[in-house]
Amino acid sequence: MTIDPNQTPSSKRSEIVGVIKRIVAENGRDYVWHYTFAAIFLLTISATTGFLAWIMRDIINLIFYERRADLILLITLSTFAAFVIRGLSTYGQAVVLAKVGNNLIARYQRRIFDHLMSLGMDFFSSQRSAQLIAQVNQNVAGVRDLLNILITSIARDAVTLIVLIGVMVYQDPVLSLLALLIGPPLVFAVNYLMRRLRRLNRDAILVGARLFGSMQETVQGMAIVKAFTMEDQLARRMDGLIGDVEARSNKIARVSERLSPITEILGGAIFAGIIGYAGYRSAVDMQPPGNIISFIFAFIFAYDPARKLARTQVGLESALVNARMLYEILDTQPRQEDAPDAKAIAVGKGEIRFDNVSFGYGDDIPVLRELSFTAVGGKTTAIVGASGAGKSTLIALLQRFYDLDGGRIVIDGQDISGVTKRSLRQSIAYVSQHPYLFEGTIADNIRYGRPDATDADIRDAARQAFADDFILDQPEGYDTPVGESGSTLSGGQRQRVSIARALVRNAPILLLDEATSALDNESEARVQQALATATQGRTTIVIAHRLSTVINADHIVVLDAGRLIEQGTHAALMADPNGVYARFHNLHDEAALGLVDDTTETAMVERQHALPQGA
Ligand SMILES: Nc1ncnc2c1ncn2[C@@H]1O[C@H](COP(=O)(O)OP(=O)(O)OP(=O)(O)O)[C@@H](O)[C@H]1O
Repeated sequence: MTIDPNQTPSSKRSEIVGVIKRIVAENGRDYVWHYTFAAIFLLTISATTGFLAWIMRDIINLIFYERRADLILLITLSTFAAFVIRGLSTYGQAVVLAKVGNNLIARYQRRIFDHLMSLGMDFFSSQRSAQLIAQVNQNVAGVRDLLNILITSIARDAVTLIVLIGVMVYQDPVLSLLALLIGPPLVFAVNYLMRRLRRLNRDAILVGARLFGSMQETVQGMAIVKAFTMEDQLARRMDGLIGDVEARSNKIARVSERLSPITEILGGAIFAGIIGYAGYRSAVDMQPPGNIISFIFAFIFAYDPARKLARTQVGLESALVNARMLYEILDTQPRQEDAPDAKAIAVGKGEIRFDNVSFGYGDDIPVLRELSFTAVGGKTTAIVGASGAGKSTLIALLQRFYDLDGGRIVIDGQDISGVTKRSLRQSIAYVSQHPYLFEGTIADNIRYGRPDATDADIRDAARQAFADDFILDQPEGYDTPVGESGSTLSGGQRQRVSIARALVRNAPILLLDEATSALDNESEARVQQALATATQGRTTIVIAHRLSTVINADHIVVLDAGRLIEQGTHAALMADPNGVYARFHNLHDEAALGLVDDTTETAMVERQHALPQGA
């Protein structure tokens, strides 16, 4: 949704009303009593303010002009009482509104988190995570502000203003007419400022989120920043972003703060007019000063709510932009919804069949083209192919992270698009190339594989993953907290914890993305041992980066630019000397099959020399 700066005020207003109606419809009922109490407190503030302006006439006329000693006690006590009631009501409304506001924030945070969990990978691949989070944080506060601004501006400022105008009209109708001249130019000025602020606010939120997102990404990648001495480059980039945010904030301040001089000047002009006219009435017509003083007090008291009401629209404007951005996320529909008649998948042997599968991330470039192969139940199928051939995409499609453009993926005769995503993913254990560990202890991280796993199950899985020994060596054993993304463990240890997580899941299908990163020999050997245990008796699809994995696999699928070009066992593939697999093997060009990290400069130079022309 984009904001059209040329929107007419009436369409703008109907949109404000639409968003507010939605927020109230979704939350109002639960807060009726809170808002009722807040409104009572706010109305009390209005009433006591009106009373204080009104009593000025009696203070001046009865006490000072008519010198009524009998009324001094009554008037002073009631004035004091009005201040006490106003103070307590101000406290009451602030506490109630803060409580509701904090609860609203918590409620939207939960909602947005649950919703983010339901969105597909396509949503997350199109967003920068740190920016998304920064933006969500800011927008959630906007929803709270929207309701608080409305309740305070209607129940306190608008009512106070009406009460005070009542006092002014009662004390002096002619002067009131003069004072109300401030209205039309103020409305005109506010509308003009709103038009300017509309786009500024949305852009500022986006740029602010980019800044905080970049800061977070930099902190997360600090090791790379330092290793590549990127500090100066990043500081320059950050400097540009910070300068942009600062300039935009200044611009918003310049535009929105224009309201202050406008209200001051208009208010001052009217005030000077009132003093002149009132002075003339007092000096020439000999009117007692009580009414005029009461009127002036009402005018001064009215000035504050009038100014706040004018500001309300400025505040509403930015809170509204926040609320709309939040609803844009909440209204994003998950793409890979379960079919209405979807059933839980039943996996027996675990045979996986890719049947003419085509897929592309965008509309233009196909990543997998008419891919067909069968991964036999209980056996290991290795996928090989150069970088970008589509190996990780294949694994993602099997977990239904994306919908296919054509063809089917079938597990034990069931098309995965017709079963529930949850049951599908529960039948799969996935070990990623870059094991991701979450905040919590080592045991917590293994238990994510199966929430109801007992401590004994976890220990068992860790033993099978050859992780038990090093876990017990940690300061608190299984209860040792892992650093951010597992940074307190070595690469090989992290991999073994993630293998234990997959093992404890005890799923019939295992998807494995072999790590390309070099581990020391001992670590490497242990990870391999752990993987050998993990694959036993399970249908395993492995993105292979090691020759030994490929040779030991029951079946090998060779991909090239999203197409299957060869398949078979190692022996069968090697038997055809003109086959791509055999040719590359004979040329020792494992990089061309994606079996080693082929992105290093040396590997690329070697490939250029080794590859036959046109290969
Ligand atoms: N989220 C994404 N959005 C758009 N394009 C993507 C996305 N992920 C991958 N691609 C593209 O799809 C193609 C296949 O990528 P994929 O990650 O499946 O290859 P791969 O064979 O696993 O490569 P590698 O061995 O380097 O991991 C690449 O051209 C890549 O640029």
